[in-house]
Amino acid sequence: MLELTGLTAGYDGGTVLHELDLSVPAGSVHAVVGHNGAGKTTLVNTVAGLLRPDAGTVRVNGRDVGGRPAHQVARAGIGLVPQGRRVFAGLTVGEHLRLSYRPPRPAKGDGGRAARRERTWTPERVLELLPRLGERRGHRGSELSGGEQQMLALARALLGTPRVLLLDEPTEGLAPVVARRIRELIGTLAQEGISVLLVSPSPALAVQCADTVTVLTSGRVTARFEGGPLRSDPGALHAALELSPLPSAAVDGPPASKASTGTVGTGEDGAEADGALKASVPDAGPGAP
Ligand SMILES: Nc1ncnc2c1ncn2[C@@H]1O[C@H](COP(=O)(O)OP(=O)(O)OP(=O)(O)O)[C@@H](O)[C@H]1O
Repeated sequence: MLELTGLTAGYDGGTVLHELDLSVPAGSVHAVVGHNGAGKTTLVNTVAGLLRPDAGTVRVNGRDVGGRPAHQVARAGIGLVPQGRRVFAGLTVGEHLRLSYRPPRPAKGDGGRAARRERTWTPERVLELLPRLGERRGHRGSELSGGEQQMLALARALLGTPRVLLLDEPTEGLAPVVARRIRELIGTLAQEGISVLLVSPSPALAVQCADTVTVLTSGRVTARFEGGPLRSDPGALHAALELSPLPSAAVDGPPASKASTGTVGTGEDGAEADGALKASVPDAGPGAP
């Protein structure tokens, strides 16, 4: 599991993230929602080791990796799907997969068996989950749609066999049908036992995907909602974000990680809810799904 305590981080200009506490048990989804500039990407980058925390801890299964460089954090089991996907325009899908595959290191003295108990994500296994990437294997990053790029970014993170997956605005800029597929994938990965921490300006995405939602306002936790109450009263999350009132029946369906089939929002309701709620998020920008 992922556990953050007192996490404080920022830039030369000052502190952005203030003493954040948060945990993501294995097999669950925790969404952090907040408006633009709230500190969501700063949070993700600090957990991923791209930004050094000023204080606090980042624990993966009890081991503090806070302040370690990104490659060590990745080795400890934290995978990052960055905002904007960051795929290489000139490399093919197949090349991305080959370069990203990181077999677990054998532990000393275990006779060469894998160091970790999790089932390794190989390129073949990733393509089973994301068959569209197999169809596009020979295409370059620049030739992929936004949804395909998002799936490739997800594939790259999975190839490190993460225990924790960080998703920075995973449905940004995607058509509703593709955003729905991403939500389904998030549920499937949580069911595999991965701890998923996603950040997004979209309360709809959070309600549809997450077991727990934290509201981040100017780098501070200002509200937290757990599964049952979250879904029985999604308007409370809306109010915590100081958005206009929630349209009736705007949010539907069980959380992705708890759905018996591993899917969520399989009807059109989810997409409509996303659209309805996103429309009232200030400055959601062109990335709104
Ligand atoms: N590299 C940087 N150097 C200095 N300040 C930064 C840097 N990156 C972000 N900031 C500042 O930190 C604050 C939080 O930014 P951050 O990108 O974490 O917010 P966010 O919630 O992810 O917003 P968005 O939804 O727009 O991506 C903002 O005031 C931003 O200007």
